[in-house]
Amino acid sequence: MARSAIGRLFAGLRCLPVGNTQLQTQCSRWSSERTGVEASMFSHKPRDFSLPNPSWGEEMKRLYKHYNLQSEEAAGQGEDGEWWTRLPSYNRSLKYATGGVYLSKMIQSKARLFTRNIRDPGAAFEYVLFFRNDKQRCLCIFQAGHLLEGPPGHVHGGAIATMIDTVTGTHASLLSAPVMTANLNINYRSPIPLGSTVLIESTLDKEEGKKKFISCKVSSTDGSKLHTEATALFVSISVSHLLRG
Ligand SMILES: CCCCCCCCCCCC(=O)SCCNC(=O)CCNC(=O)[C@H](O)C(C)(C)COP(=O)(O)OP(=O)(O)OC[C@H]1O[C@@H](n2cnc3c(N)ncnc32)[C@H](O)[C@@H]1OP(=O)(O)O
Repeated sequence: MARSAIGRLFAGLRCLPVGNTQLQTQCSRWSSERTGVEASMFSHKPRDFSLPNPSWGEEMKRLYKHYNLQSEEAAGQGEDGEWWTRLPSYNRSLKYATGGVYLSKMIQSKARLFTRNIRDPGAAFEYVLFFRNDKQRCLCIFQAGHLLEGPPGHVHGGAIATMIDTVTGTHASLLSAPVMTANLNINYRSPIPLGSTVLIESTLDKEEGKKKFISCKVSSTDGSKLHTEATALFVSISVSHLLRG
């Protein structure tokens, strides 16, 4: 009983309301079975942390507008055009999918997504993620707040790893949720100044059965400086894998 409920939930997590017809198509069978209206998968309006807030600097806002425009402009185009879709981001996605309110009380009710659990806007992880329509690439605009310090004035390596895991993990989840990180290799090439905005780009390299190989790079927004490179392996898991702990 619990397994089938959680299984439906993971299907629901891939159906987050991103305002994109492609994803809506992917999710329509499941949602129409239940309500016929995708929006009704959400019991109440959650806070979407990937929307602009006053802590966003000029570069963050400029890039957000740039990629958002590409998705809006492309909205009326056919499936062949290249466009980016913004992913909403919640502090607990589980809570906002169908059946999630109940399940989120059952499973570690106080749990919150690591990167979205600091209330002070701009203090830690400010980011917004877009994925390309063919799902071969994801792009994240990341502004690193003052609570993420590692070396004086620069971003902690663990915070960078967290963001890489988040971007590549979300990318893998879009392809087939649920997944878990099996391997993450990181090369730190140049430090990231605290407060700066950087681009994190992930690319699907290959899929082999339940394995997804994704590479990632973190660079300055003008592309002139490479900060970090990484490769990651994600393995699709069954829901029972999570229930086993
Ligand atoms: C929209 C929502 C947003 C949601 C947004 C959320 C974004 C956040 C994302 C965060 C993601 C995480 O941090 S996840 C948390 C960190 N990760 C973990 O705690 C994972 C702990 N490890 C495990 O649970 C397990 O070891 C697994 C699941 C990784 C694999 O176990 P398994 O399912 O039994 O699979 P297994 O048979 O062992 O292996 C399957 C295949 O993968 C290979 N394989 C397995 N592990 C490795 C490895 N480390 N390095 C190389 N290869 C490996 C095997 O050789 C095999 O290849 P072959 O023989 O088939 O060729």
